[in-house]
Amino acid sequence: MTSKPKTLFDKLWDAHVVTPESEAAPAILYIDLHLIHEVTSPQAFAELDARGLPVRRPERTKGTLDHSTPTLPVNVNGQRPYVNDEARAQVDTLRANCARFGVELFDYDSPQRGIVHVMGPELGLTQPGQTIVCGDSHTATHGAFGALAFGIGTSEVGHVLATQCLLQRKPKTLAITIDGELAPGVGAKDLILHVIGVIGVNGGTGHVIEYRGSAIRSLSMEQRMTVCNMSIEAGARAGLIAPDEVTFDYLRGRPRAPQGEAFEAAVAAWKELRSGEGAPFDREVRIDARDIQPTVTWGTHPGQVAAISAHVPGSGDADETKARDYMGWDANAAIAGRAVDVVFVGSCTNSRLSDLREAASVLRGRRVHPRVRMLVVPGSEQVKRDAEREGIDRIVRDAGAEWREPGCSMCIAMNGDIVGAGQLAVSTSNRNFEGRQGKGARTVLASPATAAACAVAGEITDPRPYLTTEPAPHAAAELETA
Ligand SMILES: CC(C)[C@H](C(=O)O)[C@@H](O)C(=O)O
Ligand code: SF4
Repeated sequence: MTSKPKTLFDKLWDAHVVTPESEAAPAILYIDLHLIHEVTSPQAFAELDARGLPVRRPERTKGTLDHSTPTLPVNVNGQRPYVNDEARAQVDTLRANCARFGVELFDYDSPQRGIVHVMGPELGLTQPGQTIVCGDSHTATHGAFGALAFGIGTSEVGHVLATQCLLQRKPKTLAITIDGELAPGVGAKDLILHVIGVIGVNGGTGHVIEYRGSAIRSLSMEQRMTVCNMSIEAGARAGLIAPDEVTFDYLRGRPRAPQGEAFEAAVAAWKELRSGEGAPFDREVRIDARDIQPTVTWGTHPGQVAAISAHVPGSGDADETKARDYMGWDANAAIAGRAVDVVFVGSCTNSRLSDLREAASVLRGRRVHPRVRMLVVPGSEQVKRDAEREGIDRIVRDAGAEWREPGCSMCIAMNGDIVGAGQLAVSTSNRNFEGRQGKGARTVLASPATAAACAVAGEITDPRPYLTTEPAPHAAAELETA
């Protein structure tokens, strides 16, 4: 008797159900890896304290400091320049909680500290077949490895700390198949912005998205993480990509991945983690990679996107009018050519080594436009070290941009790295909500190449000419004498 083929999601779900869902109650799911950071963990630990409970599986819980951490180095007095007492208190509280409850914390003195969604994969903590949760909406990033990974609320963080389990209603499945080759100069960020533009900010609501097709297969792990990271911006519960040789090669030799024979045994099991031929999805969407241009957002949510060569919509739709007004666009305005004040390269979407290389390839031998302030913030200590080994920090500084310490930084502006009211920022992060990068700040989401090109041009511009041409000779000469 042949059984019905299962989707990757179903395989992951079925392998972790402790008690199935009923009409009266959600399913109980076992959680393999619980990541915590300083913003969404204090109340959860306080809840444990109030009930006198220990952390059920401290060895499956890992902490990092990322949201409230300064990206300027320790000052001359040996102090971290926290933006305020609240930020300092969040960090100190997580430290105290991890020490008391026996949870490993990647603290400032760790060579591996980083944005939670950069650090987990980099260490090999993130592995195919796992369930991964974190009190953070961009936990979907880890789905790039074929792990069922999603964000949870603070009270759920408490449940997982106490029980290593989570109550969940079973989501539906959405297959997004992207076939064809991406054009030169078009990358993973353009792809996911385009996808969200097609399906809408609520297009994934209630679903787990599986990204498939030849365009997805040809992406590196870092690019796949960029894609899965933004699943939440389409409303999806999680994003998934089936693991393959690219995944296994990425994980081989990572410090927290299985080693030696255990790794080969794990790979054999991981190879089963794919949707069976003909497995039924609740919905399917097909996208042709050849339709994707360098893409940016023009509005105030990540579904308000357009090709960089296009125009802002001119419709009288209430949401669009409000977004246009906030962003300071005229109806039907050309997107390219708008003056830029700030450029941010960083965040869990685009702060990995390949992202910084992409930005550096544009900045090399060029200078940031005098009206622009540009920040480049590596996603982790590891990314920072790797980038510095290649001289990316020099390229960034020589171009007149700021090279910072790892953290979330201007993505959410909790640490003092903010965009001023009314300023326009081109940002490689994932959310362009009103005020996200500072009160009254305006955000245009873009790829690292686009962001860097906008920094040089001082206005929104297509990155492709910068990727294919050398800097003008005078620009290079100016740098040598600088
Ligand atoms: C602070 C945290 C809870 C939040 C999230 O859940 O995503 C943040 O990381 C974000 O990107 O908005
Ligand atoms: S980098 Fe931005 S999106 Fe990612 S976890 Fe930090 S604040 Fe959230």
